[in-house]
Amino acid sequence: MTTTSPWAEHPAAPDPDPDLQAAVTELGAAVRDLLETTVTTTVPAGEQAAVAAGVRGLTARLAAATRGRHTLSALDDLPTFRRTYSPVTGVGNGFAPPVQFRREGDTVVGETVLGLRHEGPPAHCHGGVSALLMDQLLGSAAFLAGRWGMTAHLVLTYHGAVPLQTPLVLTARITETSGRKTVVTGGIALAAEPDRELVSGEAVFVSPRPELLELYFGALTTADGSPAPGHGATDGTAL
Ligand SMILES: CCCCCCCC(=O)SCCNC(=O)CCNC(=O)[C@H](O)C(C)(C)COP(=O)(O)OP(=O)(O)OC[C@H]1O[C@@H](n2cnc3c(N)ncnc32)[C@H](O)[C@@H]1OP(=O)(O)O
Repeated sequence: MTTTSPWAEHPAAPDPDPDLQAAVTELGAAVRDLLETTVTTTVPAGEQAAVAAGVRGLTARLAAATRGRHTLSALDDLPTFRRTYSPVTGVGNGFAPPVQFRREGDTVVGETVLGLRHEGPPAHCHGGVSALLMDQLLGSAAFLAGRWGMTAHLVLTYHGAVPLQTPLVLTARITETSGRKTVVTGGIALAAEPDRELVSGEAVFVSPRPELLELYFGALTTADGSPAPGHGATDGTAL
């Protein structure tokens, strides 16, 4: 059984183990609730200390088997950009909102609600978290159009504070492609006021020279130890 890639240009990827996918998604959601609650709880010190001891016990159970940074998770697939632990889109990452991006014509769109674990100024999103979302949004717009590159340049304007616990909409589109380079613009707005951008930005993504690809990703393997296929070719296109 295979999953059809949301990107027409990309090959179908084998479906991941459904039991593992369900368990990782559930663990990610549970940790997301835990993280959010750790920064909002007002229970007494003794109760927080007792919870900390319990959490350390659970962490030790997960630490019984771990992977290193050069090994992809068994759920990941780079050619289709299935990244389970992305800090923006990853269902298995408790810090991630998580946001799912989709293509609508020549635009990429995602909706999300941020929590107090993303707070900068009180009640509002941290500027660095907005930058994190923008990088992923703009990169996804490149990828969903069949392009791929690493962020070489990212410039943002913060027009208005982004409120937490409020539905947001993120949109982006490609403005230029040339050789290995893809230029993308986009922004973050309230879902209730999608035409008034609170953050806007532009990024240049460059698909690295072969020597850099080897330097960065040459040691990368899949979970079973095979050399990992990459995101894309070296001409700016995705696989
Ligand atoms: C769905 C996916 C979402 C993912 C979103 C998140 C993406 C990321 O976080 S990536 C991580 C952060 N980025 C990085 O770590 C990248 C660090 N930088 C690098 O490794 C390199 O500078 C890299 C790979 C970007 C480019 O290196 P290299 O392959 O040597 O490029 P180089 O040969 O100098 O330039 C190629 C072209 O790009 C252009 N270019 C390179 N850097 C820039 C830049 N900063 N601004 C504008 N153009 C640039 C060059 O002018 C050249 O253009 P042309 O072909 O028209 O002459």
